[in-house]
Amino acid sequence: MTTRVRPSSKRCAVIGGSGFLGRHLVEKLLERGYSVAVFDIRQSYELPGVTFYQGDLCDKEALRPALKDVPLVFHCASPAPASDDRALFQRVNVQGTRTVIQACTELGVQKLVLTSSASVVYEGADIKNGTEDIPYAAKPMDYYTETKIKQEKLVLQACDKEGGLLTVAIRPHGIFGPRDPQLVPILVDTARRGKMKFIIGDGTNLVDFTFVENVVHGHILAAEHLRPESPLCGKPYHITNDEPIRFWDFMSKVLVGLGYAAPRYHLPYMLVYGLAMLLWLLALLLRPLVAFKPTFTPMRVALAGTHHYYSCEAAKRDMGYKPLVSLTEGISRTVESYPHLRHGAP
Ligand SMILES: NC(=O)C1=CN([C@@H]2O[C@H](COP(=O)(O)OP(=O)(O)OC[C@H]3O[C@@H](n4cnc5c(N)ncnc54)[C@H](OP(=O)(O)O)[C@@H]3O)[C@@H](O)[C@H]2O)C=CC1
Ligand SMILES: CC(C)=CCC[C@@H](C)[C@H]1CC[C@H]2C3=C(CC[C@]12C)[C@@]1(C)CCC(=O)C[C@@H]1CC3
Repeated sequence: MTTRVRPSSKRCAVIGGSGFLGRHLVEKLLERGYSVAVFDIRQSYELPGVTFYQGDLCDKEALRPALKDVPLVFHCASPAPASDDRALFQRVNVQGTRTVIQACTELGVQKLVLTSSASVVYEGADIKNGTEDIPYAAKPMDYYTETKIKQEKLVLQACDKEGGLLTVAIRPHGIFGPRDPQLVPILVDTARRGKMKFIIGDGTNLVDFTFVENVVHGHILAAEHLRPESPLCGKPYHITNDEPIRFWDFMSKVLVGLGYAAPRYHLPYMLVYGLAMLLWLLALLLRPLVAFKPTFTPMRVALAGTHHYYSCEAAKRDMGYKPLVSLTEGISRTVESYPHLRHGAP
């Protein structure tokens, strides 16, 4: 006779736990008394209370030991948006997420919390205080967004309140904080190449940037409030700093904090967007001959020049969410954490 170990409610698994958000989540879970199994394609650190399982989430046999006897799973793995590799996004975000759901179901996992993205509804037009009932982007602007939509649908549709797997999706936007491998490094690299002199558009567009610890807080609240009778089942929730800021003010604060000049000159939005479209087409046509990745993609230009901020009222109402760290505090903690990216650093 095989006896099934009753999973401890303070045990959980984090798929993608070696990444930027994943590691912050793991650290907070440990602080809150959880023991954590991390599953990731790479191991980037060691911590007491964490067991590492290295593997590809598309491989169910590799996943199984990490999810065994675990009641709660966080899925925050994804290829980086900058890779722009359609086949990879499809394999990991769509096929891989199917595999994660199957493994959870087969192993009797009770709750699955997905890290989705607010970008699933963004298609280049302004979004002001967007709520969760905005429809998914009909024409996603890049392959990352296309597969994040499919991924979120798969996870939310898998929710089974009748004794099966419970699911919820967290949609963060513009995550920043210490150890972020994308936002600050891209910004500094662009500044170091002398390309951060221009503001795209009139510079008044408001955007959500969300400090990583607030995103983590939203994930843990979602996990702890997810029950068969709760409104969270099968639903997406925006988690933001609840302080939309002008995109270019945020960029300037980070740049100036690190000793670089803030952008000053304005360029018309439609002109830069048109150029980005041309570059993108050129890159597509030349792909068989030369591989080059433009910094100014249509998606990035749109993100830099339109409004995109979201309401987190639903998370406040259904799970008692409130940001723990203000934008000002988050920016200063982030800037301090990057001494090597300061202007003039060796
Ligand atoms: N950063 C942001 O602003 C936002 C992020 N999100 C979402 O949050 C989540 C976390 O993002 P973030 O922390 O920034 O990303 P990271 O790239 O830092 O973390 C993702 C982790 O998943 C790993 N991974 C990738 N593919 C696989 C695979 N096939 N099997 C196992 N592990 C894999 C990555 O490894 P490797 O690095 O080797 O690829 C990495 O360690 C993602 O789902 C992302 O879509 C949503 C909105 C905004
Ligand atoms: C709010 C949100 C979704 C942020 C996501 C992070 C990235 C998409 C941005 C982080 C740094 C940004 C950036 C640009 C576009 C968007 C980012 C990559 C530019 C390339 C936009 C055009 C420029 O003038 C330079 C910018 C560098 C930084």
